Amino acid sequence: MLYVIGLGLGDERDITLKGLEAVKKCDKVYVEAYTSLLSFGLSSSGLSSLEELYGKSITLADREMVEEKVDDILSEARESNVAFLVVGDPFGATTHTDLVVRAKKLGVEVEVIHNASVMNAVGLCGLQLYRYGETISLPFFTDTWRPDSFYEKIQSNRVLGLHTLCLLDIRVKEPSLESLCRGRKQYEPPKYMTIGTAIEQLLEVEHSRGQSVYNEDTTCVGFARLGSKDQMVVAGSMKELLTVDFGAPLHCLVIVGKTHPVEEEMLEFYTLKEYLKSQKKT
Ligand SMILES: C[S@@+](CC[C@H](N)C(=O)[O-])C[C@H]1O[C@@H](n2cnc3c(N)ncnc32)[C@H](O)[C@@H]1O
Repeated sequence: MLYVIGLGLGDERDITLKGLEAVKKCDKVYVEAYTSLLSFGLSSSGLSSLEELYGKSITLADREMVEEKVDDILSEARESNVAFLVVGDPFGATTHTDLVVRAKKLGVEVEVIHNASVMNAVGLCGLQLYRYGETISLPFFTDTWRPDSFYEKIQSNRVLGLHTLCLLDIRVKEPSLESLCRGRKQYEPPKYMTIGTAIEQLLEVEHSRGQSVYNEDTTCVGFARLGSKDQMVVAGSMKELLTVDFGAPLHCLVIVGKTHPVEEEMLEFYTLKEYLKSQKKT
């Protein structure tokens, strides 16, 4: 049996009871470490706190491993109980549907155990979840690669008055171009996109496409480390959010569409002014 288990957003204690019971039944436990991150990261000390609470030794599964060794994981799951842990909800990232499809095609039994995802945790700011359009992913721009197909998606959402959730790029264990040319893989240090970089890239694209989809006065909400004790939620114009230090990863951003008075009432609690006031008190 392959158990695909959501870990939730904060730390090792966010696993559900059902998820924990399943992990305890498993002979082999993998944790996926490239589409998201728990608050303590997945350094070896982070991993050991998972191992301690779950009472199992855990194998870190990076992108290479999941893409290249998926058949090994699935053949283990055919013979024994295997857990595949995913930060957030297993289906909060598009990647894991593929694992489940392959398992089912190979006749491996699959049980999915859900948990909270960034996709629903953003509800915290008061913008109603059913008033969101297509979610977009913002990749890190490089000197030679500046893809902007997300612009049309934001445009379609805004024409309909819908909010847009922007998920921000995570680069963990990416081989450097130089090392690939030399034929011996060496990895870049991990990189997580900040809200500041996301807004700069969005404004650059608006500047080059020029269709007035949004501008620096467009209201957005920035979220950092949702589900952790030190989570941050700040609402303001793009220009205002550029002045805020959101701290450690992970970050995401919502471009606010047309709002209902109840949504506005809740957003008021998260304005930059309120945030600065709360900072003065601490
Ligand atoms: C592929 S998505 C989320 C996958 C995860 N399985 C889930 O359900 O939450 C990863 C992106 O979501 C955002 N994200 C995930 N967790 C977050 C958190 N705790 N706080 C803020 N943003 C988060 C980041 O932009 C990150 O790059």
